[in-house]
Amino acid sequence: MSFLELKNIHKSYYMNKTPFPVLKGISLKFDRGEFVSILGESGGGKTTLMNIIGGLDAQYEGDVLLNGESLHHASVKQLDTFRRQTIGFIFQNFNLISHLSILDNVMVSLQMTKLSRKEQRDRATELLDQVGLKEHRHKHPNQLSGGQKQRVAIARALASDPDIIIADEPTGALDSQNTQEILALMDDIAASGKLVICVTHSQEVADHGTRIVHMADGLIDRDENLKDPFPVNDHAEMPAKHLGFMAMVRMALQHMRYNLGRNLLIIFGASIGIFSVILMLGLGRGVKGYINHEIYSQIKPTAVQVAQKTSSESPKKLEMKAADVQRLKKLDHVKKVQLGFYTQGAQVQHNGTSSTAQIVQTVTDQMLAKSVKKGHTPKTGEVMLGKDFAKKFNKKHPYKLVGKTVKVSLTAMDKNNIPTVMTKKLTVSGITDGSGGQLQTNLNTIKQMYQNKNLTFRANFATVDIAGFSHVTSVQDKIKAMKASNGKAQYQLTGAGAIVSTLNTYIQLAFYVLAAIAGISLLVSAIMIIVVLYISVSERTKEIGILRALGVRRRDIKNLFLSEAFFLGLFSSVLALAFTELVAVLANNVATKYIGYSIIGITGNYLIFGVVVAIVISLLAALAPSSRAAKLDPIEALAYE
Ligand SMILES: Nc1ncnc2c1ncn2[C@@H]1O[C@H](COP(=O)(O)OP(=O)(O)OP(=O)(O)O)[C@@H](O)[C@H]1O
Repeated sequence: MSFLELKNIHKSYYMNKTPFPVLKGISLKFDRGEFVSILGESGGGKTTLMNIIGGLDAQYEGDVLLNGESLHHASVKQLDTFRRQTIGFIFQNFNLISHLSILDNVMVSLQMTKLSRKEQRDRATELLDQVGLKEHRHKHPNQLSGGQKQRVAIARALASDPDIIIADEPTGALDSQNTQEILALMDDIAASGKLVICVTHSQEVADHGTRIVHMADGLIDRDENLKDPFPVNDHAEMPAKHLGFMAMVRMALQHMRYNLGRNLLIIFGASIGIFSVILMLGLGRGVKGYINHEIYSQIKPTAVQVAQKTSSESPKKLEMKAADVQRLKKLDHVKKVQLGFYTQGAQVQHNGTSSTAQIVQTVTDQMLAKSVKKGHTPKTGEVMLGKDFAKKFNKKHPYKLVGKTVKVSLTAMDKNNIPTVMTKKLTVSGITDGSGGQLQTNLNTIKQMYQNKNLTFRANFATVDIAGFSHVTSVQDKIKAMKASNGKAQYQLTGAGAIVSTLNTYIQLAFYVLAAIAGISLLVSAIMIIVVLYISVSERTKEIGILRALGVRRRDIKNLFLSEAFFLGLFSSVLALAFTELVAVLANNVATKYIGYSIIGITGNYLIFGVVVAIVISLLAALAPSSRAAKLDPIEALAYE
């Protein structure tokens, strides 16, 4: 039984469904130790035959038997293994991978063996030593002469110790000196017991081998033995495996490094998209936090003000009664309910100066003790003024008003709807900061003012104290849901606290919109990655062909491109995080200086979100280009110029 046997091989190419027969019934037997030259006129089908023997082409009729086993029905995967394990290719135009060093070019084949990384490196170095290029191993292919490149290709073809070496015009691009050297190397290969099949036009090359097969018109017209084949000693096969994960990652990184400038630009472009999304989210959170901070530094967040829900101005309709207090008290998590009163326009007189306080309000639990800058909150017969309002009476020293007496006049309607002025002398108990409003007094004081004029006093809001900040929203919702006897909502929330949640919703919404707009730049980044990867696939068509010829599986080709995309995404997000942190630190420094608050609130979650989004988008963008790369036909890819 011959080592390799071709049985009646027929092959046609089809142009518009018209067959052009190229191989018309080739039957040949080969054995290890032979150095067979295939001669024939140009276009005679020699390369076509080599592609079939080498497992690159499975579209033929007839059979190729290796050790008696047919290749014809082998799956794509089995052919990959066949090329990896049994075949070593040497091409006329060398087909080295330009972005890999000489050593790494040889290593590609070795990475598909079960040798350890160190053993692979040692073997690659040893092979390069054998072809006289050990000193050049760290160079790239473009730094070598043609003869040197072909010697690298030979080292690569031998790397996985295959039984068959297929050389297509290996000396076609070389001068006679280099031709002699390459032929000597190929002699050595055959002498080591391998089968060398060499396609050539050169009689000189053909005469070098042990046998010449001549093709004409798609058939073998001469088969001549020149010498005995070299003796064959049995040797253990080097066990093969597919390209390892780490090898693939390394290859992806090597390619990225080779195209560093371009990749840095893409990474920079993509990072801008991610940066803007994270920044918008952080800014949204920061602004919301700042506004809440501002509001809650002036009012107590756990106290909400409740009023009757009515559009009427009538004090009777607006009145909050003891029954309302009881109803509100019954709600879960409500600690205390206090009636309160507010009105507009109080005339205040002191030492001959008169001024109007726009809002008059009874002191409630919603006021923070720290807003009292001087003195204390008003008891019966006392009043507390806002600092700015107090300045109307003592511009330079508003605090000096504490302890002084002021005359406060309020107007209310009597039973007949006639305005009645109620005036009372009150002692200034304290001065508040700007947030304390203009004039605050005590509920009893106001009641007394009404009673003095025989008018009915009606409280018009209630302050509900809630046990714990976490219950605020739920209690607020329950209050809003309480119904009057007519089925309509009974109460509304008033005061600053009421607007906080609405405001928060709007802020959140606004920043989601901004983040979505920033997302558009992310989309642009994704499109950019798609375009770049498509270009990369086109540029690397030949490399893909070489890798496939070396036995790299389709899946690994796909993963190679996906790995590059993964790293593009990862590096973009890392850069984006660095930008975000930088901008956040700078902006927060400035903001803290001017408004005492960090305006960009970036959380760990936003950062993780940024990284995940960047990687997912890059991988999605890479799906189509990487599938295209994986589907390339290895023969077409190799022929790509
Ligand atoms: N993919 C293809 N589609 C159509 N025709 C093809 C294809 N590849 C090769 N051919 C044709 O098949 C014939 C044999 O080509 P092949 O490359 O096998 O010849 P060759 O003997 O190796 O030629 P050369 O010595 O010039 O390299 C040629 O006529 C060529 O034009």
